[in-house]
Amino acid sequence: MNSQPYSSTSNSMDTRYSAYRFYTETIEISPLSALAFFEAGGKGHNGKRMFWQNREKTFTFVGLGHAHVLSASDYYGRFEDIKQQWQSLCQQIVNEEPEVQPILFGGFSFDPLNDYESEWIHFPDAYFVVPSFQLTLKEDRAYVSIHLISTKQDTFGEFEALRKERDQLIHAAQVSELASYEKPLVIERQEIKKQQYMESIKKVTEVIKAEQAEKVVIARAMKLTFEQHLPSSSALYQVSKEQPESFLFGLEAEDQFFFGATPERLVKVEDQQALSTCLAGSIPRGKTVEQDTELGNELLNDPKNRSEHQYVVNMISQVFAEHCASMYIPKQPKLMKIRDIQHLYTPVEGKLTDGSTLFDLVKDLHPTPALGGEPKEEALSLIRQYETMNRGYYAAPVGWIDANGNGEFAVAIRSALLNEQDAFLFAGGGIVADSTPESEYAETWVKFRPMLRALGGQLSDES
Ligand SMILES: C=C(O[C@@H]1C=C(C(=O)O)C=C[C@H]1O)C(=O)O
Ligand SMILES: [Mg+2]
Repeated sequence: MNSQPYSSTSNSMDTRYSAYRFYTETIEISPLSALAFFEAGGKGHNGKRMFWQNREKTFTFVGLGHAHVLSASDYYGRFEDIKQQWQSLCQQIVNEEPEVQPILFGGFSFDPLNDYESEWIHFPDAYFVVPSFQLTLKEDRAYVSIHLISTKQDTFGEFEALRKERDQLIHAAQVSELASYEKPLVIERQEIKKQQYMESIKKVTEVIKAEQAEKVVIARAMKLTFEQHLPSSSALYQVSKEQPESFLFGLEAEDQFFFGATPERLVKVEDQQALSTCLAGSIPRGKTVEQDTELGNELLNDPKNRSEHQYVVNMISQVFAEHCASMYIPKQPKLMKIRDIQHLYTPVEGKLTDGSTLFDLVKDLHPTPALGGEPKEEALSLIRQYETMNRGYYAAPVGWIDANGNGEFAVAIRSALLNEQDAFLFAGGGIVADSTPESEYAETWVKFRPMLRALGGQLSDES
């Protein structure tokens, strides 16, 4: 696809989709459970399902089947490539639907230049899907859209078949009982390369003291093995129940499923209004209200955590300044309290200039110093050198964009890759000059907790 002559000319029209037609049809239905719709799609669309719910729970999206898949093989240009392909595809939309726009859902890998051996076999560096069936829940209204993207002249029969299947999916989601989701049984829990992780923190701290970088985020992985294969819908159910105050996301790629419950927004764009989140600096929740407040105050006043946070504020402000006509960013961080952890949190908002789009922001923001470091390129190269794994989509942008250019991307942390009977969990932290291996190791345990709680890998003495 990328060898086509027009793919690299950024300002001219991308003609890769000029032979296609993008048919779409939306109906409004009575509200139903998004998870039930996801599950109903398991029969015909296993390995091709998507799930998204925003933090406020005002917007939920489920995608079933692949009407079209976008990928990009150019490492450096992948954001721009996906942006152009989507714009070009949207120009082929035959009939506009005012209520609900077609959605493109997917994600990017954290770092295409990381060549560490990896479990992420079915997740390319960019993987975006227009689903065949799109469930959209907005506030308390529900819509199902069908999308068909084709070069054929006659698509009448195909579209009719999709309508029939749509009605069956809606029916199944409305009447069939949700499977009874039991907590999976974990038979083995393995901390992957713990010792190397501890050493990498020591080395990276030395590198920072030698002023080769200011902040570098280092992560590690944990592997859970279940007694049985864990279905995607069950994994999603567990995580939605345990982490209500987060973005919920899930993306299937053949027999692998990447999912999570992240508190961190990378960027949202709605009618040229852009929102981002600086989230860095962490401390556990307290057992009592008093202890919780005390810990929160400690975090707000801790120089190490404040410096971790400030790198993120500076970088996101800079990116927003480049893309926005006006912007607002509070001077002091607040606390974001979620079930297992509290973070320093600074929201950022701005009004985009006419030429700037959601994908431009994703490209320039990823990775923020909350997941990469400062300076960006030095941090990425230190991560490649010292981190003992390949992040795949962990800590990377996952989200959606619609045909009007509105959408939202989260930073895919507090996440796991499900691979049949195994799940790989990921957690990291911002290393600065005064980090210690022991305290960073302890911080990763707090960040693993949401997933361990959901998937049942928590040992009883740790809860
Ligand atoms: C790296 C993670 O989280 C990030 C690192 C944080 C920190 O070091 O304090 C806090 C929030 C996230 O931006 C993770 O959850 O794996
Ligand atoms: Mg930290």
